[in-house]
Amino acid sequence: MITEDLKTLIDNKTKPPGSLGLLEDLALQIGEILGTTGPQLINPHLVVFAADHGIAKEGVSAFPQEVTRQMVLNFLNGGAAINVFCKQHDIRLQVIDAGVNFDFDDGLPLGDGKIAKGTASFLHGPAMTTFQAELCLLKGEAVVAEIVAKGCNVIGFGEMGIGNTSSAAVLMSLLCDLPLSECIGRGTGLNDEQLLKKQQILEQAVANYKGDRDIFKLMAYFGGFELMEMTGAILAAGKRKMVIMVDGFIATAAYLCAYRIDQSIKKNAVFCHESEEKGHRLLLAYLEAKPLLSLHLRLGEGTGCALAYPLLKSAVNFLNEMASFQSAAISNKS
Ligand SMILES: O=C(O)c1ccc[n+]([C@@H]2O[C@H](COP(=O)([O-])O)[C@@H](O)[C@H]2O)c1
Ligand SMILES: Cc1cc2nc[nH]c2cc1C
Repeated sequence: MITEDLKTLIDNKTKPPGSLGLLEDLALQIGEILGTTGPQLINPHLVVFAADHGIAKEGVSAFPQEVTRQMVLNFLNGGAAINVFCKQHDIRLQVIDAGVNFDFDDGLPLGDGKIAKGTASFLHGPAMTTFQAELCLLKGEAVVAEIVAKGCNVIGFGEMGIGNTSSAAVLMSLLCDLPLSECIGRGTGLNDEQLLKKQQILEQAVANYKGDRDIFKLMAYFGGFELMEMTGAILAAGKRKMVIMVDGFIATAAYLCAYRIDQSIKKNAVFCHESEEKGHRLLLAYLEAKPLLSLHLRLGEGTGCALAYPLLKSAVNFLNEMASFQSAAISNKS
């Protein structure tokens, strides 16, 4: 019903049918998610989950682990790319410590989602216990519940965690049944030799894994605290009928986990940006997702969401503000 009403509304705007292209799909999707022909995007939020990864010590990243905590402090000081873009587009930014290997001072504007000070390396054993993985889902859900209470109906997710392209690549490979080599990329900027080493380490890690392909077991074994909290947050945002903005490679891996748990979230997801990280194009294709932007970013942090947000606003605005053929007295077809 709402779908038909929205389609009629969109088709009656003063334009040739379909001429607003993907913005028309976006307007339809947002109207469907929010259940109205007059949707409004209210109090947009961007949540950055941060955590450290045991696998980082195996030499799979171009940057040292302490960059995770240093970047968290940079977010809190307003100095990161995501701060700039959120400020530009009037999006509230919230940073959650999901498991950074550092004791932050009390009183910082940092959300507490801390599970532990980083995961264990998944080269020889699980990154986290199944209890910790479950706790991640609950913490992610609690973060969203608090934000919903502020009236927010559109939310994006970003992440910070040195080593997390390794987690994301292995999860993608095992969950999508795709060759690991297709899922592994340069992350923060590995050279050819370092990339080969990353591939060897991750292949060894997968060979050492003796469990099955159960989603919860895989998430605990190869996941990260920020990744799994993002999964919990995405699931919660879907249940609460929010518009969910999905960012880069790691965020899409978190979405993949959420999708495996609850396929109905697909209708809520707006894929904002295709990352330059090697596996992302394939992952998006696997998910049959059409990203709004392709700007060669490979940053994470939710930057793709913040940059795409004005497009969501344009979709809603044309739906609400454009004249119809009738109201503008324009002849509709010959
Ligand atoms: O989101 C992406 O597409 C993306 C692609 C490459 C790197 N990153 C960011 O870089 C970090 C992970 O890279 P790495 O090399 O340490 O695995 C982590 O902090 C991510 O936010 C993010
Ligand atoms: C500097 C830096 C900033 C980041 N932001 C997200 N991931 C990142 C990784 C690095 C290395």
